[in-house]
Amino acid sequence: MMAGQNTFINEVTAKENKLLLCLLSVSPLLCPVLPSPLFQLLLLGRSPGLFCFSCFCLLHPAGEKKMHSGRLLLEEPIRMASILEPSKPSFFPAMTKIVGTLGPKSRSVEVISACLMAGMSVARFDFSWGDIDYHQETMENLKKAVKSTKKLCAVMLDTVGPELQVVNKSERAILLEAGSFIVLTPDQENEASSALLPINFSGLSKSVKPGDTIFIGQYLFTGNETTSIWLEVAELKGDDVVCLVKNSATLAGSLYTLHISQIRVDLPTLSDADKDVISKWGVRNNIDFLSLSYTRHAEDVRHAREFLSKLADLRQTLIFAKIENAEGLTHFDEILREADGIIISRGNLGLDLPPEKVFLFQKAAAYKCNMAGKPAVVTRVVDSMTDNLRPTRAEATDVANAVLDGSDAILLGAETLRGLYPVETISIVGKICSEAEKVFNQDVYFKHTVKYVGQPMTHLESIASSAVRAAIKVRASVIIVFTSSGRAARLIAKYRPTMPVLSVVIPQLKTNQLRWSFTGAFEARQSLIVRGLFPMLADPRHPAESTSANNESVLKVALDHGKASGIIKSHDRVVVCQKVGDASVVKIIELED
Ligand SMILES: Nc1ncnc2c1ncn2[C@@H]1O[C@H](COP(=O)(O)OP(=O)(O)O)[C@@H](O)[C@H]1O
Ligand SMILES: C=C(OP(=O)(O)O)C(=O)O
Ligand SMILES: [K+]
Ligand SMILES: [Mg+2]
Repeated sequence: MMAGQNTFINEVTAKENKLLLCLLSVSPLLCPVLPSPLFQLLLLGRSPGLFCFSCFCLLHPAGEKKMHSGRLLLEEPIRMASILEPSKPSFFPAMTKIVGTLGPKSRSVEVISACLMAGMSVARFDFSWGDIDYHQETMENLKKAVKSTKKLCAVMLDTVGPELQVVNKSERAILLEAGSFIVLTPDQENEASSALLPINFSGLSKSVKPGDTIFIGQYLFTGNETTSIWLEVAELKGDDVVCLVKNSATLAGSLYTLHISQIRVDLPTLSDADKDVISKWGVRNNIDFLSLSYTRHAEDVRHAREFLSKLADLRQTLIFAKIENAEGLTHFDEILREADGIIISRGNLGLDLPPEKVFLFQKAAAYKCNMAGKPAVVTRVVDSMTDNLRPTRAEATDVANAVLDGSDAILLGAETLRGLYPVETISIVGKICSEAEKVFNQDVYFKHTVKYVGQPMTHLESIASSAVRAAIKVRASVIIVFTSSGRAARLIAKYRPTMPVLSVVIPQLKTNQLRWSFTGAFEARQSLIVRGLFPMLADPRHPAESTSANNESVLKVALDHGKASGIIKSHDRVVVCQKVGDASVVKIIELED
C-alpha cells in the first residue's frame, strides 16, 4: 500500500443481510498487479485534504482478452428450440423505456393508466397539434393515472419549431390525382382544396426551385398510409408554388406536415409560439424534458437552455435534441456535446435522407450517445400498429435492432396518439425490447466502453463501471445506487448492466430565499428515459448525510421496495453503490430469507 492511503476492510452488517464481499481501496499503481478480473474495487475516498485513490483494477489492458469482433448480439450459438420457450414473467416490461405521445386515443384516465401499467414511463405532449387547454386536460388525467397506478411518469414537451404545416380548417378530406397541379400558398385565409393548400410559411417560394421534391402527410404520418403525397415543384409564382402531384391520395385530418428534402427552412428552432407554450404550460407542469424539434446546430440547444434557465424550476429541465434533417445530422457531434439526450427522429429524417442511409445514422448516433453516457431515443417503430394489433415482421425486427444498436428508449407517435391499440402497442414493443436485451452482448459493449473512456477514469466512472462488472460477476439480481443529482445512476446505466438498477434518489433540502423545497422529484423522473434505471424517491424526512446508520435505513427501504415489487427475492445477491462518509463504496450483499 502506498503511504497515506488506508486499506478498508469493511464490516458492513445490515440486519438481515449477510455481507458477501466488501473490499478496499488500492492505489491505481497496484492495479496492474492485481489478479484480473478482480471482483472489483470498492472504494473511493478522501483522506484528509486530498482526494486519493480510486482503484480500477478490472479491464486493465494488460492481461485482458482481445476485444471481440464487436458484434452487439450474443456470440454463443443460440439453441433454436430455446427461441420457442416462453419468457419468464418479470416485474417490469423491459429495461428499454417507452415514450408515448398522448392525444385523442390516449388521454382518458383509463387509457393512460393502462399505458402506464403496460410500461410507458414518459408521456410526450406534442404541441405541433392541440392547444394549451387541450394538453392541460390530458395532463390532469395523467396526474390522476399516476396517482392511481402508483407508476412514476416523466413529462416531455415537444416543440413545433420550424415545422412547415398545411392547415385544413374545414377538415374535409382532399382528393388529389396523380398528374394534376396544386398551388401551395402562404395566404392562410384560403380554404384547403384539391387545387390549393394554405401553408404556415411565407418563404416557401424563396426556398425551393423547379424540380424540388415536397412531401405532404397527415400529422404524425406513418409511412404506410395512402394519405400522403409527393409533389414536384413546377413553377414559382410570387409567394405561391405550383406543384405537380406525383401520386394519387386523399389527405385526411386537420393538419398536415410539409417537408422539403434537404432544404434549410429559415425559421428559428425555438419559435415565439414554442416560448409561449413553455413559459405557460411548461412552467405550470414542471416539464422534465424539452424535446427540441428540428435541432440543427449546437447553438439551438444553447439558446433553448438559456431560455429555460430563466423559468423557475425549468432550469432543471433536460434538453433532448431532435435530429430530424440533414442539417442536424451534419452537426451531430457538436449538438450531442450540448444536449442532455438525443431523439433520432426517423419520421422526418426518413424523408430528408435517402431510405438506404437511415439505418447508418441510427447506428452511428446511438453509439455516440452511448459513449457519451447520454440517452438515445428512437422514434417511429411500429407505424402499422396505428391500425393493427400486430406489427409487421419488419417493424418487430426493427424494434429489436434499435435495442441492439444501444437505444435507451423508443418513442411512439401515431400509435399511441391516434392509434386503435395504444396499450397493446406499448406492451408489444416492451416485449420485443425485453427479448433483445437478453441477447445484447453486454460483455463486448462493456469492454469497448471502458476502453473508449480510457485512463485515468474519473473516480465516479470507475466506481460505476466496477459496480456493473461486480453485479454481473456475482449474478446480482439488481444494483442499488444512491444518488442525489442522478449522475451516479446514469453512469451505472452507461455500462448497460444486464439487471435493473434501482436508483434511490436522496432528496436534498434547498431554498430560493423565498421557500424551502426538496430536490429529487426531477432527478427521479428524468431517469425514466434511461435504459435500465428504475427510480425510487427516498423519504425526505430521512437525513441526507451519508452516514452508515442513515445508509442502512435507506437501504432497508430500498430492499423492501425491491422485494415488494418482485425484483428482489430471498437469497439474491445485490450490489449497492453508495457513499459512506467521504468514501464511495461498492458492496455486494447476499440476502437471507
Ligand atoms: N445521499 C447519499 N447517500 C449515500 N451515498 C450517496 C448519496 N448521494 C450520492 N451517493 C453516492 O456517492 C457517490 C458519488 O456520487 P455523486 O457524484 O455525488 O452522485 P450523485 O450526484 O448522483 O449524488 C456515488 O457512489 C453515489 O452512489
Ligand atoms: C417524432 C418525430 O417528430 P414529430 O414531432 O414530427 O412527431 C419524428 O420525426 O420522428
Ligand atoms: K413536434
Ligand atoms: Mg418530426
